[in-house]
Amino acid sequence: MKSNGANELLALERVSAGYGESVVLENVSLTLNEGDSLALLGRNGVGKSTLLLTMMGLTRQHQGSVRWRGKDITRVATYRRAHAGLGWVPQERLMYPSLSVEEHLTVVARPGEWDLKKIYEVFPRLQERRNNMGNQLSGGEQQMLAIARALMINPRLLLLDEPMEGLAPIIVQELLGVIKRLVTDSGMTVIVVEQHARMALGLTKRAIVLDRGQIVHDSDSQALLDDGEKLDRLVAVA
Ligand SMILES: Nc1ncnc2c1ncn2[C@@H]1O[C@H](COP(=O)(O)OP(=O)(O)OP(=O)(O)O)[C@@H](O)[C@H]1O
Repeated sequence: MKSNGANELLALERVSAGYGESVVLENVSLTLNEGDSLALLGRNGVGKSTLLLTMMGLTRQHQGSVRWRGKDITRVATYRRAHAGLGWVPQERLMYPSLSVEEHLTVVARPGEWDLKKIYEVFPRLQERRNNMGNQLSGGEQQMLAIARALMINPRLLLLDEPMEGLAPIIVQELLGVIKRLVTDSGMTVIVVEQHARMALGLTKRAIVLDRGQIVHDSDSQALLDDGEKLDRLVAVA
């Protein structure tokens, strides 16, 4: 199928994907335009991370197609997707113990508005820790570094996989501020996977909910926030 508009960034069409023979995502179709911010919600194990992994080309795709800026990338390797502008912040953060904070940032740098100066403005803590090694950081600092590293490739789309997981409330507030700034001030296109549904809905314009590998809800984030009963039914949050 053809691209449906000049500002379409990513489109999945009837995608089924999983690991080996097992199929986790079934028949998922989703279009994301430049400047969109999307909360990807759902209970544990419904396939949220698998959907991000599929966008990055890290699952086994059984059916369907993935299009990036009008081109079919279904069979394109992960590193080429990253070069093309897909910035992924995995749940595991993946720091290198033998690289300093600054080295983590400079090794992946690509030209664009995000450079060390801008990163250190947004994450002053990383500037303070710039000579610390990857294994000498708190969980919150690691998460900031993971996001900063993805920004250094100057992505067109940022995929955040549970960025607040396991972090102290004060760090969550700090990170929330940063992500809000990315979305509202920089107009960055983002997908945020988050267990804290209300937090994610407060950050984004649009929300989808997955259940057992399928999209079961797609609406404005505000509309879902306003319908607490429905939200609780869909994601069972407090
Ligand atoms: N590497 C893998 N190999 C095989 N199965 C996997 C792998 N990773 C995830 N799965 C399975 O795929 C399904 C979806 O997992 P996924 O991590 O995408 O869910 P999720 O919605 O992100 O959950 P969570 O919120 O717990 O991270 C689960 O049944 C999980 O066990």
